[in-house]
Amino acid sequence: MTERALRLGTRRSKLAMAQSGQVAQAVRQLTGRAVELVEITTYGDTSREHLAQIGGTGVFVTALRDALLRGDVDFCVHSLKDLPTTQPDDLTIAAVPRREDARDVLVARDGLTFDRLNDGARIGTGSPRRMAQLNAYARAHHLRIETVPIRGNIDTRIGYVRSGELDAVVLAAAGLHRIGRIEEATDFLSVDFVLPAPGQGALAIECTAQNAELAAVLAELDDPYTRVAVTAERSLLAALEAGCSAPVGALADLLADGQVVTEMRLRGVVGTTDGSTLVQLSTTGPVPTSHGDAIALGRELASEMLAKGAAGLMGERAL
Ligand SMILES: NCc1[nH]cc(CCC(=O)O)c1CC(=O)O
Repeated sequence: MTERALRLGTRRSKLAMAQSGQVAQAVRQLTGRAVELVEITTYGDTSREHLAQIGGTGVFVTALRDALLRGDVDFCVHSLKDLPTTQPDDLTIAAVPRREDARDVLVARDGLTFDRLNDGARIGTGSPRRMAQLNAYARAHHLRIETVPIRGNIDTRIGYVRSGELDAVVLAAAGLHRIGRIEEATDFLSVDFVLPAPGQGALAIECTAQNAELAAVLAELDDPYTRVAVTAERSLLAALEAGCSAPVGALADLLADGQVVTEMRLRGVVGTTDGSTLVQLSTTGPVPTSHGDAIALGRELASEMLAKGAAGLMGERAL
C-alpha cells in the first residue's frame, strides 16, 4: 500500500511558494513520498497596514501554525526571520536547512550602487533596522538619502523603482535568489554596514511536536551550523525584548583557519531609524555545541548592548 502524500502548508506569495516548492522537492527525495502544497492565506498577506503597526511578530505564521495544529497540514516552511522568538510547546522546528546569502541588497535604478545614488535619493524600506543602518552609513559618508516606508511583496517593492517613484529599494538577497531574480540586485550591502535581520536567509521547517516520526525525517534537512547561528541571533533579539519589526540586526558567522572552523562571531546592532545613534557590538567565542550555548551567546551580547543603552533605542515604531 502506498502512503498518503505529505501536506505542506504554504502562503501563496511567490516567495513562499518558491521556498515551499524547494523544500517539498527535498522531502520527496528524502522520503520517496509525494508532497502536496496546501495554500493558506495569512493576516500578513491581506492586511494593508505597515508591519510595525500590526505588531510585526507572527503576522505571517499564525495561520500556518493554526493549520498544523488542526491537522490540516503535516508541516510547513517559514522564513526564519518572520518567526516570533518564543516557540510554542506543541510545535517543533524540525529542521533549519543551510542558510542562503544573509545579506540585504539594493535594487536601484540604472544599476546604481549605494555609494553612487544621487543626492537626496529616495530609498524604499519598511524596516526600521534597514532605515537605521542606511541612515547611519549615509551620515558617516556625507550622503544625503531619504528612507521612505513601503511594504508589499518583492514584485511590489521592485515596482516602485521600475515606475520611477523611488530611486532604490532594499530587499533580502535570499528572497531574490529563491524567486530567481537575484540578477536584479544592483549592490550587495556588506554586513559590515548593514547587519541583516536575525535569521535572515534561513528557513524553518516546522511540524507538530506530537509528530516525532515526521520530525525525525525532516531533521535530515537540518544544517547544524545554521541552526546554532540563527539560535544565537534570535536569542539576542529575544534578550533585547524586540520583535521582528524592531530596529535590530544580528549575524553569527563562523571564523575559519583555512578549512578548519575555529570560532563563531556574533554581531548585533540596534539604532534609531534616523541613524543618529547606533549601538553595535560583537563577540567571538567557541562554536556553540548545544542549543543552550547558542542561547547563552546571544544573551551575553544582548546584556552588553543593553549596558550601552540599547533599550532606549527600541521604543521607536516605524511610520
Ligand atoms: N520581511 C519579509 C521577508 N521575510 C523573508 C524574506 C526573504 C528573505 C529571508 O528568507 O530572510 C522577506 C523579504 C525581504 O525582507 O526582502
